[in-house]
Amino acid sequence: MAGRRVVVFPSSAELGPALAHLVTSRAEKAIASRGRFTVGLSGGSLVSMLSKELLAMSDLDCSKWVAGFCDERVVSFDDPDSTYGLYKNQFFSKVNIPDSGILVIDPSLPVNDCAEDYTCKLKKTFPDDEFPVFDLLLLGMGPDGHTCSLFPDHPLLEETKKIVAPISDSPKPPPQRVTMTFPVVNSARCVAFVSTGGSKATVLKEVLEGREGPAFPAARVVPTNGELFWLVDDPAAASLTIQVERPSSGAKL
Ligand SMILES: O=C(O)[C@H](O)[C@@H](O)[C@H](O)[C@H](O)COP(=O)(O)O
Repeated sequence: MAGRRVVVFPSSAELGPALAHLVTSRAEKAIASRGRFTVGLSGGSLVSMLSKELLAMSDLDCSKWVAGFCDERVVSFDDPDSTYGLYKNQFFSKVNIPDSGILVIDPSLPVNDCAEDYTCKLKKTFPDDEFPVFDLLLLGMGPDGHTCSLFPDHPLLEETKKIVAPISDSPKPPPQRVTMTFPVVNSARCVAFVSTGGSKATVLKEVLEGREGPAFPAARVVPTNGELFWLVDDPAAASLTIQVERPSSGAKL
């Protein structure tokens, strides 16, 4: 790992622009060296924060972006639970990302076939990689320490071969989902968690500082060669005792 950076902002109002800069700076770097920017998106509060902050950037150019989903709920795109549906309304429809640059699941398939189909789409996009190497994965963390659709104590945590796994017993509804596996998450060039709010304080401390018992899924995100960022706000960081970065306003990551 290139080193974990825990970066604390007073509130989401300050975190948002820093996140947008992180995304666009990694995009610029990736496009300069490989001609495209591959990014994995997550749901939750990230959707609106990311969409709003990226759209506020005057020179945003997504023509060379390839966007996939770190996990997705297997529901139709017009269902309010569809992460793709949310990004489509709030972001994709407002930027110049080509349709071919959006890697979506086929929610009409049964969950196992849906995972297979999404695996094929990722393999086609990353033909040279045993596990896709995304330039950037954006992750959230639930109050139970889950990330992607990798939930505590679930057998999927031990998956070492699949790129994408189906899950039909998600403890958080909706129950049917597909998710990237740890080998994919930990192959990324950069992983950034975004976690805000006081409800995350206890779990964030245990994820970042350790706990007795098995590590939470979010704590198992340790990119082999990539960067790892935790972008959090003061309420989420309230219980931390480790050293953190507190960037001055407008500082770039
Ligand atoms: O698939 C889901 O059920 C959600 O997308 C979920 O995994 C979310 O990403 C985290 O719970 C963090 O959400 P917040 O950032 O909104 O707290």
